[in-house]
Amino acid sequence: MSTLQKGDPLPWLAPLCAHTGAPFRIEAAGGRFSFFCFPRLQGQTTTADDSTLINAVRTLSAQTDGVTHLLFVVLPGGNDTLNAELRALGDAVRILLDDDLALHHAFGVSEKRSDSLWFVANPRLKLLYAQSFPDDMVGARTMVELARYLPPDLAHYNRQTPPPALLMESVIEPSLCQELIETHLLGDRYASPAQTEIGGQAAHDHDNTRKSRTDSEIPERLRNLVIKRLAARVAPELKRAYQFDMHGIERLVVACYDAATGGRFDPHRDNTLTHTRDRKFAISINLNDEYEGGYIGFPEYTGTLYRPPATGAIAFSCSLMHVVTPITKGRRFALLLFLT
Ligand SMILES: O=C(O)CCC(=O)C(=O)O
Ligand SMILES: [Fe+2]
Repeated sequence: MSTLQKGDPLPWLAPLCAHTGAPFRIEAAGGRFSFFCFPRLQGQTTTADDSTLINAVRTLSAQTDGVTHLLFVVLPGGNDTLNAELRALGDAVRILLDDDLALHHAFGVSEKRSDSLWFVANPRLKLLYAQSFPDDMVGARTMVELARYLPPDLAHYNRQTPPPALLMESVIEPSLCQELIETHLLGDRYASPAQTEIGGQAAHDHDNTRKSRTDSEIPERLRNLVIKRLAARVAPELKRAYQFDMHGIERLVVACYDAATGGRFDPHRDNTLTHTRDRKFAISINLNDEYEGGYIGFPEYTGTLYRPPATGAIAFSCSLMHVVTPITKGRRFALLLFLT
């Protein structure tokens, strides 16, 4: 078993999180620095050296806020007392219960080790640091030192790499934008549900706090006009930039983000669930200009924020983490779809 090294990508697995009782998808740590602690184990048992570990985690958790820095403690199986003590340290620490040892194996960490292993990943989920220590406290102190040197301004961390997104002007005509806005205002609008899955089956998470916007379906006639424009004006751009051939369209809606209701969409990826994995590119066509905020950003890359003009579009890979910043004034209308 070879241990992950500096430069290697984090495995996109989904171990159980002790806080929520649900899987935590490692890819959701993107856009932040993340620390992973595989604590020292006592002999052959799966019980960690509790007091040293808790002190170590407490020491480091003072540096992690859950927003720019996340701390994970990976335990090979449940230990209720320890979990409760670690949970009491707050949201900036997440305990991952690696019952099937999948994460241990992916990191190349033995469950029979007698050292403390620490890994640090950058906002693009690539390892910056991997090191073994004789005990958890020595590891945590080194991490505290290391955290001091991490750049505080995440937005500019990946200075060299702008988001691989494509902006396009004049994708549809102003009159079609207007018609689409009107269908939204006059038609059946619904609170846009967050996608989730339960036991591998598609489900809607209606009490989500990550997204605030309304959506509406569009009539067949407008749908056909849009598809014609996509084929003529967007498909060739995607072919040129990414060698991508458009096959189908999924979820074509008019969305409205309203400042009055806190319109926004927090960081997420579009194709990480079983029923969304065929999505290749996300396309947002902006339909109006009369709003403030509502920028599209990519937390794993430079802090560049995008806002295509009305009739223009942005296209990006569904695997990229992206965010729609809060609308601060007015309403942003956009036509949203995925290409498969
Ligand atoms: O509003 C946008 O432009 C993007 C929306 C989005 O990310 C989504 O619906 O998944
Ligand atoms: Fe999205």
